[in-house]
Amino acid sequence: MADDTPLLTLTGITKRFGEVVANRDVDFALRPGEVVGLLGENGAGKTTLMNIAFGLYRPDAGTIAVAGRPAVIGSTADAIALGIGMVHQHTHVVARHSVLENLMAGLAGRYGLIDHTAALARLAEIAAAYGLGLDPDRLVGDLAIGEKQRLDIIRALFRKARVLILDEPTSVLTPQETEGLFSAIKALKTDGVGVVYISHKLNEVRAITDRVVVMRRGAVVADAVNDGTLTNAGLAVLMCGHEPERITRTPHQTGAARLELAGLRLGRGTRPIDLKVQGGEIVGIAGVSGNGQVRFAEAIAGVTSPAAGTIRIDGKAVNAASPRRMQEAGLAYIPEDRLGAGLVGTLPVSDNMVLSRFGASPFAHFGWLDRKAMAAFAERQITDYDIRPPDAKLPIGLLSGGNQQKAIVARELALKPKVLIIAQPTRGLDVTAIAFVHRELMRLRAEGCAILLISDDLDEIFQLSDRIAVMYESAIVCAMAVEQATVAGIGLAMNGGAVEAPA
Ligand SMILES: Nc1ncnc2c1ncn2[C@@H]1O[C@H](COP(=O)(O)OP(=O)(O)OP(=O)(O)O)[C@@H](O)[C@H]1O
Repeated sequence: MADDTPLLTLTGITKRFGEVVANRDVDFALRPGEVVGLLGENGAGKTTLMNIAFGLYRPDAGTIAVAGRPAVIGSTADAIALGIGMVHQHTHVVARHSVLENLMAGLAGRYGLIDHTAALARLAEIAAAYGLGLDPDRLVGDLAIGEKQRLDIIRALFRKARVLILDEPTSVLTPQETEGLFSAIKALKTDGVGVVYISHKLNEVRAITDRVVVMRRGAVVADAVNDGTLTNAGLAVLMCGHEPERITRTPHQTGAARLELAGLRLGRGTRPIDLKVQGGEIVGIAGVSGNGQVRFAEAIAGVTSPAAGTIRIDGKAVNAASPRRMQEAGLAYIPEDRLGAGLVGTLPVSDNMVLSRFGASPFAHFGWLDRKAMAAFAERQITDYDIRPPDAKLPIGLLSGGNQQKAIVARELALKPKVLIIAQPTRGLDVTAIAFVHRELMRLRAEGCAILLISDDLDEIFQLSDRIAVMYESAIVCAMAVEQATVAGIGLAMNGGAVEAPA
């Protein structure tokens, strides 16, 4: 490419939120056809920096240039007009629209009814060029999460983005979808599009980027060409100052069955699930996402009712239960959707810390909330779990993903559960936070808790589980001790092969 003028140049960007300096005098440039990995611990300021480039925030100081020309980006509309597109971790789409309506929304002037054919042609062009296809007539509400993300990318390209910002794009994708995304990124590169790739998955970052920029506490601390010499350990040191700690499982004696599922059917016509988890045991549920894992967790946690079957905790049946009753029976549940089912983003950290015990002792007396007790409890949890920033009054939705996860782990573990259901515990977390969550799980295991670990991350399943069960089409198709399991065998079962009887 002859013209190497950066597509996007950020110079001296500073952004404060109250006391927190989210970005500190940051310089950042993205050239045509370049994929830049943006790395850093949870809360390092990556999303804030890109939100500034996308017009969601105005910087307190600093300047922006697009294709070498000074630009003022006061809104996302400005950013889009300047050829900048951003795909967030959580997609916001109108469920009742079709794919095509969704793409055309807001473009009425140019792509009104008359341009329907032109829009279809553009969609076909994007599919052909980048392998990013979607049926234009499908309802957005019917799309799987990976397809919704693809729609977001297509929407950015539809609006002729030259800069594409992807915020943790693979956290919701299957391995196959990730491969598809990588091919699309490679095709975009050859077309001269620049890609900013925010991720905690270091293997992926090393595989797909040309350069990495590392942020720490709001500032850029490294800017390195990805020349094949970068290592995960080296990147972790740049991000957090030390090598990541890998928490490992040491074999130990397990106790009696604490969680027993007998004949549990997640829906009519699905096969029954029989599974026991003993005290001090971690059973990892492996599976390609979308195979009923969420319904499985919700059925056990009392969020939804299973179509049939019995759930026992410490030998006692707790059927037809609500989340509150399951909690009273000794079950804690940490769902994968932190800001949906787990936390209320607009409420302060202190309220979220007692959410499931709101209005109950020791946080209320005779129906009156004891705000002091709630605040004291939250302060203690913030200190013990190093939740940053340490401000119990802050709405929890403003915390970074890793700190939200720490908060929910802190809250649920305070209940000293007999049984823990935890789904995708380290999705979107940095290496330090991952080690933290894994250490907490090992501590609970040592204390005799029965743990059901649902994760799309096979490495994590193998690292922590005493036994591995595979979920496929809403049923457990095999279960075995980790010592007997192989990645290839589990992978096969995840795709519907080699079905064995549940252990
Ligand atoms: N709107 C806001 N109001 C107050 N504080 C905020 C806001 N947005 C972000 N922050 C704070 O700014 C800091 C940087 O957050 P940011 O989301 O940019 O980090 P990140 O590197 O993207 O983290 P993660 O990897 O967890 O997504 C954090 O301390 C966060 O709590």
